[in-house]
Amino acid sequence: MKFPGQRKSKHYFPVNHRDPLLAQLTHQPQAQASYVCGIDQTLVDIEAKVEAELLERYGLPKGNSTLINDEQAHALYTELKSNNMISDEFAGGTIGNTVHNYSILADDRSVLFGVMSQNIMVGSYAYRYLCNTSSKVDLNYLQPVDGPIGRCFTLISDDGERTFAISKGSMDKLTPEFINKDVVQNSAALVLTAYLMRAAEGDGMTSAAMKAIEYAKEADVPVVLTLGTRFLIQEDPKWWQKFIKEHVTILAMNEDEGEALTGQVDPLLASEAALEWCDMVLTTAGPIGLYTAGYVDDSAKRQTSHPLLPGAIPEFNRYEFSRPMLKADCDEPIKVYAHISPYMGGPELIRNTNGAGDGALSALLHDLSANVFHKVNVPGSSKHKREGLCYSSFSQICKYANRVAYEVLAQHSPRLSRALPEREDSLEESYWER
Ligand SMILES: Nc1ncnc2c1ncn2[C@@H]1O[C@H](COP(=O)(O)OP(=O)(O)OP(=O)(O)O)[C@@H](O)[C@H]1O
Ligand SMILES: O=c1[nH]cnc2c1ncn2[C@@H]1O[C@H](CO)[C@@H](O)[C@H]1O
Repeated sequence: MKFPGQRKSKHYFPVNHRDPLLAQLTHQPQAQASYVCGIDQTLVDIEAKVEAELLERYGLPKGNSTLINDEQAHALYTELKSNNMISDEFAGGTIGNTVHNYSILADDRSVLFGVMSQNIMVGSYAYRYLCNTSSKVDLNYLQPVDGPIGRCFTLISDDGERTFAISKGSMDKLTPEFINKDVVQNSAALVLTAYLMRAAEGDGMTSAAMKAIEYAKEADVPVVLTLGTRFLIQEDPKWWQKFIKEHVTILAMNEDEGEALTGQVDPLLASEAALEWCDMVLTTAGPIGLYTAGYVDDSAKRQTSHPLLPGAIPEFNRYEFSRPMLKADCDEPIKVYAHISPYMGGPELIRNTNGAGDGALSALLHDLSANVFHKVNVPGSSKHKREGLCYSSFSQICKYANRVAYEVLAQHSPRLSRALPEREDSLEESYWER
């Protein structure tokens, strides 16, 4: 496990110091590993820049992720290919991207549940998927299927907005028997996307996801849900509210999905509303940056030294130096919020923002998993006197998530090909001293 804390900041674990906590860690012959697991619809992204007219012609609402049939997929692919419009074909999938990025950041294992074609030709989509996935993502639990994996036409409009058309292939054929109970129950978190809940009658994906949730809840493993697209949520916000209340520990969404879920346009108010149903929220808001929100026990709250921010909740960041806790672990839970503007104002050139939100979530998962790692290996640490959900404070998680989102934008791919620069060993320095 590479700690988020190779950064020098005082909120991160100072791996370079010979402090007593570290001594406990280094004297152990082999530190016990921690990992996250996720379920996804195995998909390759086929990226192309398109005009609004093409979206209209294929009946694809801008910004949505729409399922298309084989005939439409064939026509769309032929049109994009014959006009030389395809810029990239790369492994995708919201959770595939997230666990891949987690493994790149943590330099450590994650586990992906999903399907994979049992016969793979060199150059096929299945082949590309495997080639474009970090070797630290454990793919040994994938279910072999007799058919192709899915294709996600990622259609980028002039304004950078992405519209997805999904040709599902066999991506939803995952069955509950292929969810390994031990793997789920020993993980630091189970990560899911709302897309898993829209599998058709007869496809096993939704029941596989529900089985994994059941295993995770039995073992108190946090369930992390990312909402995918506002169109899915606005079909039935009440259903999603109930789903989150019953099953979800940490919710990740963007401001549109937050509005669809809660009716609140303001991302801060949407985050606050979602805290009624779960323990922690990560809300990304494009050029506005991102928010984290959650709970801390009144006795463990820590006041920020940053300026207090105005907003729909005045001075909402007052306790942003607190570490997130499960609401149930608090005697007197108080709500805590933090916000950050885009790192360095965002990269100079943003071709599209596809996957930036997934990147932010992978940073949060890294912090959470680092906490589990630290708790298992340094149980005596004062850090674990109170049950914390994450290693770092709300404020620090904001910075890290934001930095990773920037890197996704700067690398022009939802999947990081390299981690953050090693030289940048302090978030503080990289943020403020340039
Ligand atoms: N135009 C932009 N300028 C600067 N930073 C941006 C911009 N768009 C996104 N970001 C950064 O990326 C983060 C996530 O972006 P965004 O809210 O667009 O994610 P998203 O809609 O969930 O994306 P996806 O669903 O494709 O993963 C933001 O919090 C911000 O840090
Ligand atoms: O229906 C879907 N299931 C799983 N992933 C999807 C779906 N639609 C789009 N994406 C994925 O979302 C990522 C960016 O966040 C893209 O890489 C795309 O593959």
